Amino acid sequence: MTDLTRLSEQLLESDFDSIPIIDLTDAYSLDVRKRRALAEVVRDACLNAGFFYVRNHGVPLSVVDEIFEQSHTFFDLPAEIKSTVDINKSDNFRGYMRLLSSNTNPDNKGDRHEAFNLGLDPLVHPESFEQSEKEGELKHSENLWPDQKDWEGAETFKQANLEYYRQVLTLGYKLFPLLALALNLPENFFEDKTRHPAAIMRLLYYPALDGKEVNELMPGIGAHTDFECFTILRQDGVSGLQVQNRKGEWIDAIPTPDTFIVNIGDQLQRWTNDIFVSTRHRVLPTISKDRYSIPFFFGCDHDVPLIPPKTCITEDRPARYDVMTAGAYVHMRLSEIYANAKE
Ligand SMILES: O=C(O)CCC(=O)C(=O)O
Ligand SMILES: [Fe+2]
Repeated sequence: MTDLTRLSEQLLESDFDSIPIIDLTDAYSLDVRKRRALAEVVRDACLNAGFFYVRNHGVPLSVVDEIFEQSHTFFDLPAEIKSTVDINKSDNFRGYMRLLSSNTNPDNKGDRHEAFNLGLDPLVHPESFEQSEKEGELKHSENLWPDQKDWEGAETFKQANLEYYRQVLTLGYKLFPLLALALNLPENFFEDKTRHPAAIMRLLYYPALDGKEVNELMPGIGAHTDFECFTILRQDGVSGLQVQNRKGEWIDAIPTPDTFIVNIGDQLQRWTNDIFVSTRHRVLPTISKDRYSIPFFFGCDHDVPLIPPKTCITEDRPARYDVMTAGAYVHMRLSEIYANAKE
């Protein structure tokens, strides 16, 4: 069996200058050798870049086209309609965030994007809402949806969001067995830890500068790592996303048709005792074209303690972090970032 800790140390010497593209066709192959071969490719990407594109991912293009169309329509609405679902009306980071209201990197002044956040919805996952939630942990709660009486497109918008969420959740569930195999764990390792996932999706809109001067302290989104297990990101055709390698160089995540970008988040880095890497990334301000993207942050169940599995610990590499539950960890990180929006 591959020694993960040794492999991880060897990879520290190497670096990446592009983001690998991985074909997911074999993820559901009946032949376990094919699934294992795919998991090895995923392992290399998770240890090295922490970022990879996936193609043949199973999410229909029509669902993606529809959500981008709805995203354009929503962000085009007048501010007073968008503010009916303002994040300040939510106790759980759901709803609309206006331009510059989040600040992902505290060195900056604010992020030049607008956002709409949603999570598991009681309409689709009623069972998750019966879970008891502890104080200071992330909660499942209602999403904020615009009202039909304020906007006639409200119901179409909601349905497009729910359908996209359902499809990308399915893609996420396809990735967990591969990550488990990549970590030398049983393929179903994550199954009982992702029954009520803290999966948060965001519609993002980066308005073009259109002649306004670039302000370095107001990027599209400041340099950061993501918090959850992994992020599944769909971007449109406008570039701007960059990923930092260990030398500190920024590598462009070039928009690539009908692919998603998957990147490892801090929760999984912590859980794997730094074997998988959560890589810093940012979005530059968009100069002449508006940019739209949709990150989907897949965190495991709130009550799961992030105890590194034994394949990620050796005598030379003892556990590096205190054990926290996944919910407490993400809640802590989200509270820091969204402090700005709750004024
Ligand atoms: O818009 C993008 O391409 C990236 C967004 C991102 O990194 C985030 O929301 O965490
Ligand atoms: Fe991110």
